[in-house]
Amino acid sequence: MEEITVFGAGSWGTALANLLGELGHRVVLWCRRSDQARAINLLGENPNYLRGYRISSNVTATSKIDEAVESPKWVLALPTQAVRGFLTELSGNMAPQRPEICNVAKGIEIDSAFTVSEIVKNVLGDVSYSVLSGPSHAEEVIRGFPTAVVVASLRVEAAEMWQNVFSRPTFRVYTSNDVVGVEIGGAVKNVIAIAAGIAKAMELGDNALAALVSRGLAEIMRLGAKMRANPLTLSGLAGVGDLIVTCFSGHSRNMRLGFSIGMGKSMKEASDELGQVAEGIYTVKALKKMAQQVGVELPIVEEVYAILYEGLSPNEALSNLLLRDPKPELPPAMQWM
Ligand SMILES: NC(=O)c1ccc[n+]([C@@H]2O[C@H](COP(=O)([O-])OP(=O)(O)OC[C@H]3O[C@@H](n4cnc5c(N)ncnc54)[C@H](O)[C@@H]3O)[C@@H](O)[C@H]2O)c1
Ligand SMILES: O=P(O)(O)OC[C@H](O)CO
Repeated sequence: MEEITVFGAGSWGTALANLLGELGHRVVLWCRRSDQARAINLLGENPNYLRGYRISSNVTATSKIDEAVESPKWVLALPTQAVRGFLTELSGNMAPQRPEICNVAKGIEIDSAFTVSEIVKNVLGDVSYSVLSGPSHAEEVIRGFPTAVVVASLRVEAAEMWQNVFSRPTFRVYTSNDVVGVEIGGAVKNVIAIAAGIAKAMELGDNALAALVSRGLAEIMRLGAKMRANPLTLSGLAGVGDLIVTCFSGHSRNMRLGFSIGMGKSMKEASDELGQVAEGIYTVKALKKMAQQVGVELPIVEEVYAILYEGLSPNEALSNLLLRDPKPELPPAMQWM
């Protein structure tokens, strides 16, 4: 059994800490606030997220960073935009023995347009990095519902180590060496899910939703190709799988935020009402920049950006998408049949 710290006691950090604890690992759950850590230890549940679910007694919460950094294995369950600042602060406390890091956040940093692997490398240098992603809502994982995910690392031993650490019959973990593919799939699907929520609120129908999700996948594939992701990764758990669950599940924060916006709420109202992170509202800014930098067309992403940040109405965005020039479904280089 392993000693593991989960940094971030939001819904995903809480569900994963509990999963690891139930597997018999000794888990430290690092909380930003000391009152939250105290409450978790006292009540045996997280009063702020996933309320009502007992957390394994193998999980101890703390807000003390010097206690949290002692574990040799770290799970980063923070919002993407918080990762750089958090690791920068932490780097002063790190032992010379570098931890094994497994990131579970799904997003792209706004200023740098970096994925989380790039942020980690930028701040900590060469550390052993893995990313766990795929269709996995915390609300179902904490209930023990069957879930399958993928953990990717450039080091096969690291991916296999985390596979071993996280696996149980109801939490099936596949390995991969396609870090960028897994990160791009997990990040971009959040923006497409905001669009799906808007489309649901507009009552555009099932055909429109299916078209949106398929063309959203085309955008994920195009960006993935530019970043040298394996297209098969994007048709797997971290791509299509996560796109489906995030666009269609009532648990999805991104879809729900999109729905509220489609119902006429402002982004601030929708975010406040949600009370949790919807990564897509930040990642869309990074993607807008990346689309220009790497020269890739991301029309749905562009329209979501314009709705969230430029005051475009959902109806105008819909017209913009429907009135685009007619074109082949596949780019010319892929029309080999
Ligand atoms: N919730 C899910 O079902 C789920 C599933 C898979 C992946 N994820 C991903 O996991 C990440 C976290 O999501 P979540 O749903 O747990 O979010 P959340 O909103 O439930 O919790 C976020 C946590 O991060 C902490 N935090 C926020 N800013 C911080 C900062 N600057 N420094 C330190 N801590 C900070 C908050 O206090 C909170 O505990 C996101 O990238 C999300 O996309 C979530
Ligand atoms: O609730 P969301 O929209 O943040 O999505 C959570 C997970 O990424 C689903 O796999």
